[in-house]
Amino acid sequence: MPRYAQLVMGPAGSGKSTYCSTLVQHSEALNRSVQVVNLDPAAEHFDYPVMADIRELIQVDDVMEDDSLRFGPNGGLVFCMEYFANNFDWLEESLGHVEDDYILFDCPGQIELYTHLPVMRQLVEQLQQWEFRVCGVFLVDSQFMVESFKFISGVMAALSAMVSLEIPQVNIMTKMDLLSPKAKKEIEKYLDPDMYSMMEDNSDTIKSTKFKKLTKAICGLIDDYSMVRFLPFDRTDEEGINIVLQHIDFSIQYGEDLEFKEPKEVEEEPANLNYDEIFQGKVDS
Ligand SMILES: Nc1nc2c(ncn2[C@@H]2O[C@H](COP(=O)(O)OP(=O)(O)OP(=O)(O)O)[C@@H](O)[C@H]2O)c(=O)[nH]1
Ligand SMILES: [Mg+2]
Repeated sequence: MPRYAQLVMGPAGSGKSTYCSTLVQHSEALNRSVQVVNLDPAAEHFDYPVMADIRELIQVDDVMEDDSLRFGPNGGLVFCMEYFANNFDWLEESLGHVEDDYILFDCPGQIELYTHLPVMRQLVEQLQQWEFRVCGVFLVDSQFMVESFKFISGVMAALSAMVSLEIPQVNIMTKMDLLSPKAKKEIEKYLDPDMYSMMEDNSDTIKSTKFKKLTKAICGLIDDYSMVRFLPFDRTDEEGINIVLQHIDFSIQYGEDLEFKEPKEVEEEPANLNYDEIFQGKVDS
């Protein structure tokens, strides 16, 4: 039986940990079991129960305090992730083996992990060897996406994760609840974007012809191959969360191999409940 995983990625502060805890609560309401693994060695706060926590293996503070290493926060994180990649047996032990597992991996926010460092790809390959079907979930803060240039750079970040990991990926715009009604309307055009017209809208602001040509080529590539789409994520909207989950489940074929489980038997009504009597009592009074 396969197991299922979401690799929750995205820039710092984009809402990865909040997404994980929202999904855990949402799944509890659906009577569905979802677990979370914290993969951020610098994490200070999250409010979901963890199945495994990378800080049990290694912590950024310890690496930074080490006199022989002398790393800053970012170098320290890269060191931690490389150490993690060399110690996947820790993860294997922590995960155990339960069939039909559905696990969210809350990843760190350093963007270089998804663009050119090999550790996330090594993790994906390892998970696949353990029979996981893995979906990348790339989060981008919607507040930074309301202008087309920022949007194009968000798309490029999502795209580089997609290209380097080679797994199905669902891209999400988070914090939709913080947008004003006007910005919400505005952002609709970015969810299913027409990159060519987006380019035209801004062509006056680009002075250099070379840069104009490059931007046009990038927009064309994204548009022609329908490479990047975004789903809105508002943590207060249950229906919207369901739609996001359906997209992800579909990409990893979650549910297709599940065995049918008998629904729980409904408890019988108490024997002393006699509707006729109640009704009569009401009519008499
Ligand atoms: N209103 C609102 N705030 C959010 C939402 N998602 C995240 N936040 C807030 O944004 C901040 C960062 O959220 P986190 O979930 O910690 O982001 P992260 O991507 O895990 O951050 P790092 O792990 O530091 O990279 C927190 O103050 C959250 O409360 C959202 O959907 N709506
Ligand atoms: Mg986090």
